[in-house]
Amino acid sequence: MSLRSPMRVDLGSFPRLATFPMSSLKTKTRHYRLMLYSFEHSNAEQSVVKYFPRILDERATSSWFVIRGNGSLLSKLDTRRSAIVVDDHIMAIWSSMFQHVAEWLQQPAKIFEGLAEDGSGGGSVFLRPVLRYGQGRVFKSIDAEFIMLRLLHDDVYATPQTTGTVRNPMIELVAPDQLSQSRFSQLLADRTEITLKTARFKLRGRSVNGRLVFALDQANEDIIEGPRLTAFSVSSSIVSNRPRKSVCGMSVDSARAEKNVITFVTGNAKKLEEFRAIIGDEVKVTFVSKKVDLPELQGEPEDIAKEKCRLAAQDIQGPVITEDTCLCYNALKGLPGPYIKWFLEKLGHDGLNRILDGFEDKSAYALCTFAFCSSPEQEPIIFAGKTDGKIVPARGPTDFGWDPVFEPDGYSTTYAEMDKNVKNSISHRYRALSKLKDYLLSTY
Ligand SMILES: O=P(O)(O)OP(=O)(O)OP(=O)(O)OC[C@H]1O[C@@H](n2cnc3c(O)ncnc32)[C@H](O)[C@@H]1O
Ligand SMILES: [Mg+2]
Repeated sequence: MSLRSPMRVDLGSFPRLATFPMSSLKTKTRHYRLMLYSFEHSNAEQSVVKYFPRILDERATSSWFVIRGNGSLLSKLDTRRSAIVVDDHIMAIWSSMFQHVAEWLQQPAKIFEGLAEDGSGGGSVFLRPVLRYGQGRVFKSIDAEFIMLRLLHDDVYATPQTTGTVRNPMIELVAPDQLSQSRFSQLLADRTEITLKTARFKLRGRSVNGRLVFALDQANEDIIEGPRLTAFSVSSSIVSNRPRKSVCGMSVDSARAEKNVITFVTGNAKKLEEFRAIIGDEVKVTFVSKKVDLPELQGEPEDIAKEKCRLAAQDIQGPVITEDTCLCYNALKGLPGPYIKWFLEKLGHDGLNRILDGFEDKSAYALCTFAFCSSPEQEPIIFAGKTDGKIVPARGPTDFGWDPVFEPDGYSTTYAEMDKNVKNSISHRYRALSKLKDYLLSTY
């Protein structure tokens, strides 16, 4: 499809910093995240300190900030005032500086709506504008002067009925006044598929493996060489990725982007479903999943989990999460434990009960062990969670493992009978994943 309302970006004046009491703005949801960061070769801290002195708390040492908001917040981002929200707290405001940002924040919404309205599009969309600016003077170098703004949008319009690939979304760029059209054209054309249309450039993303990519970063760096540049140039990447599978191809910060992708290696769709429900969207990481047949060693749960994770990291050659689930009978000193999968397969729910026929003690615990490995060279880190309960004759839907025979303490329903949200608030997986989530939040 082609977008009816292409994004248009104008060049503008240099921003001024201002403050503003933001009590009227509230962030309710996290549909939009605006991330600020500097280029790899620039000094992010310096940039932040220089341009955003109001963010001078410990978070200033992080080069990532997040704007979160929903439609109502966005609509208040008018040309005179814009908010920066850092970790749910409004930390700084820009005035005229962000008239462009405000435009950006509203324009993408239109685009996303366009996508959502169109049956062929939709899904999670990743959009990345890049803002660069100078103080009405010539940049001596591009180092430390630039701040990139990334608008990352996900989930809002990921309506379940939309499937397929977004076709040919369009972005219009307006050339900086100071650059000749031909130079601008050349810079862009070198690297992208562009249809030049008088003073503007229509960029068409190609659908490659279900993804659409616009990558103009390098071109923009060249543009910065232009004389007296008060440039506001934009690069965007749009990806249709439902289910969310990857971030789009990006040149300048590919390393950074990769850092934010973690593969959850599992062959179990139900695990994945619970994983996504529990982890939510706070962690600034794109989780992708991959089914890899990994050998599972015998031994103690922690050793099995670590080894599985090591193998997964080698396979993926990047950050991975693996998970192992045990069902441990106290009467059997923790068995079947990690071997529950095979017991369940061979004996069924009934057999899982009958193993305990000769025992008074029907108590058991579900144990979940997440392992995280940031690279094949790293030692996996373990996050375990345990929920006590007892083994009962099967009750409830049978679509997930041994759920029907496990009744957690304090409940009269089995895992299978429970509302999913309830299970996900008390389960072994929830307890382990909460720890992993805290870890990821502090790391990414
Ligand atoms: O690819 P991996 O992640 O290893 O997936 P798996 O299905 O092989 O999972 P495990 O090796 O951890 O084996 C655990 C067994 O317990 C089952 N299981 C895991 N989590 C469960 C849960 O929350 N409720 C019920 N059964 C569960 C699962 O279906 C397996 O039969
Ligand atoms: Mg397994």
